[in-house]
Amino acid sequence: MIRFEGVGKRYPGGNEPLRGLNIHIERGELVFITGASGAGKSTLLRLIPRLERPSRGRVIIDDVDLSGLPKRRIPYLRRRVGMTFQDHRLLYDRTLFDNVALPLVIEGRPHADIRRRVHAALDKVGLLDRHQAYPVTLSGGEQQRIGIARAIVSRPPILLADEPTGNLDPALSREIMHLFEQFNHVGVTTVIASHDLPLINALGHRRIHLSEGRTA
Ligand SMILES: Nc1ncnc2c1ncn2[C@@H]1O[C@H](COP(=O)(O)OP(=O)(O)OP(=O)(O)O)[C@@H](O)[C@H]1O
Repeated sequence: MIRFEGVGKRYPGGNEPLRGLNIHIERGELVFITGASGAGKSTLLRLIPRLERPSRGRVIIDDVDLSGLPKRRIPYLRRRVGMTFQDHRLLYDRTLFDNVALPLVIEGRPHADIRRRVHAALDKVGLLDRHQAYPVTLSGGEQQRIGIARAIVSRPPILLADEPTGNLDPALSREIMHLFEQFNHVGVTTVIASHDLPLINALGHRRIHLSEGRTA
């Protein structure tokens, strides 16, 4: 489902976090991406919805080589790939409902459909009763949950998470990881970049370790 073939990424200025990466993630897997700070974990994730493009090699999603993807097909790709960020990237002047609704509003979905799906997504992350609240009233863990609700509201088959437990204590981190496991159990291919080795070890899923631009 997600395939990297000889992928290199060199940023303008000379940083070259990825140097010939070969990865295959099957449909329905849950995989952790590990590696030191700066090893290229975020870069790897950002290549999947084509937020970045590789400098060489091929990224293939669902048998489609993204290097040949016409611009007009990128919105379709991004609807199939939900992503969460360590800094949540919420809109702080909008309610939780509006934050989660955003991808569906951009898609132009009918109002009733948006309402139903947003309520379902908020329910899954346990924050339905707060739908009219603003992000500033939430804890870090709750903000991460809203980011997750926004990532899954379009029911994407692929879910990516960049350091989802970065600022959370161990108990909240476990809860967030269990949430990802629940989405994975219903078939969502899930890729999580994380530093949290004790938790990753405890959960026991496949791990891809990045070192010097390759899998170690
Ligand atoms: N847009 C960019 N322009 C230039 N260099 C970048 C850019 N994005 C990332 N880098 C550099 O590429 C390297 C890999 O960064 P990346 O964020 O992918 O690593 P990471 O493994 O996710 O790190 P962390 O665990 O600290 O989040 C770093 O040296 C970083 O400074």
